[in-house]
Amino acid sequence: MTNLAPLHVVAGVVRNAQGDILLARRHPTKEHGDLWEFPGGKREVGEQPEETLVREFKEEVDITIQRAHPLIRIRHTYTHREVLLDVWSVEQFSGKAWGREGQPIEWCAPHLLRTKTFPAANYPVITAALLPAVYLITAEPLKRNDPKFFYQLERNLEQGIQLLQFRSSFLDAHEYCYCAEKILTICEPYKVQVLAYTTPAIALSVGVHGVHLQQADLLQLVERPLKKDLWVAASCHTPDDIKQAQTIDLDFVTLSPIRATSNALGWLTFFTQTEQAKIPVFASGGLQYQDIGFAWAHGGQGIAGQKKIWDSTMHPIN
Ligand SMILES: Nc1nc2c([nH]c(=O)n2[C@H]2C[C@H](O)[C@@H](COP(=O)(O)OP(=O)(O)OP(=O)(O)O)O2)c(=O)[nH]1
Ligand SMILES: [Mg+2]
Repeated sequence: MTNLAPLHVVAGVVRNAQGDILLARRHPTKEHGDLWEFPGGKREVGEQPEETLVREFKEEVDITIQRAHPLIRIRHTYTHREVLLDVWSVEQFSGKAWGREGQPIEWCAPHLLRTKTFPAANYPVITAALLPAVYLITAEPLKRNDPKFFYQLERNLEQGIQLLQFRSSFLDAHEYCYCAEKILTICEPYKVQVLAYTTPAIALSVGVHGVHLQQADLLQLVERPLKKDLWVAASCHTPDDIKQAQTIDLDFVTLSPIRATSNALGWLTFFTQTEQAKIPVFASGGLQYQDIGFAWAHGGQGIAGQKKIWDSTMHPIN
């Protein structure tokens, strides 16, 4: 290893109308030959990352990118060089993709992404590509059949929420499970994924899509509590929490509080921590939809929102 600055590589996640993601296969003679990648390449001197993205997509796959936002930045040390893989999510593009350098390309269904072999730096990027920008944390149901709760749940689903954390501190374990099963039934037709804010064992018994750990539980664990086919996320408040989440191989975390309290971290601290992180980080704590752009600009996956998002009638998702 030399002390060179990391090689800044900009790549993009592009989806077609079906939601499939564009992949290219690296030329066999290049480093990481024959592996799949997100199209992109090295930033040239004087370029802004977005300019690199636009240039590389035109050069490699003949697509014109019109709008994109930052998705995740991963620093990874390969044997010969450290790479900063700066990945963007493309919101709008024109043109029909083809491999202009003779490389095979493929539109890959999201659920098949994990079956492909990528360079090692890409694994958290795949997680980021599978996660939406808004992670909705439910309000507290007052009882297991709280009609207002279920009414508001459906409003949120109709507006395009894709990832939900069912949080309740009132309900006992039995009522929590009853309520979680009902939420799952309601979410199913919307293909929304539900994480339970409870123990991994209860999450497994209810059949949700994953578990969201409290900070205290995260710190107790010595290994990932569920297999890779379920999400495992955690609430973090410090850089050490995030390190622990990475050590036990969690998928993503929330970092809070960003706003609204006397001990708020603020966006600059959030940025410092996302720059160190090796998994996607949602900003959380006092945030609303208008904060998504701040989260992206500071290295976040998006926002994890509770009350202000749950009660909102304004959903600028998609
Ligand atoms: N484009 C891209 N590069 C990746 C990904 N993952 C990953 O580790 N890399 C690494 C591999 C390479 O070391 C580096 C990108 O180099 P590259 O060979 O694509 O660069 P380039 O397009 O500018 O190619 P060239 O002009 O040197 O031929 O980043 C990915 O998903 N997409
Ligand atoms: Mg390239």
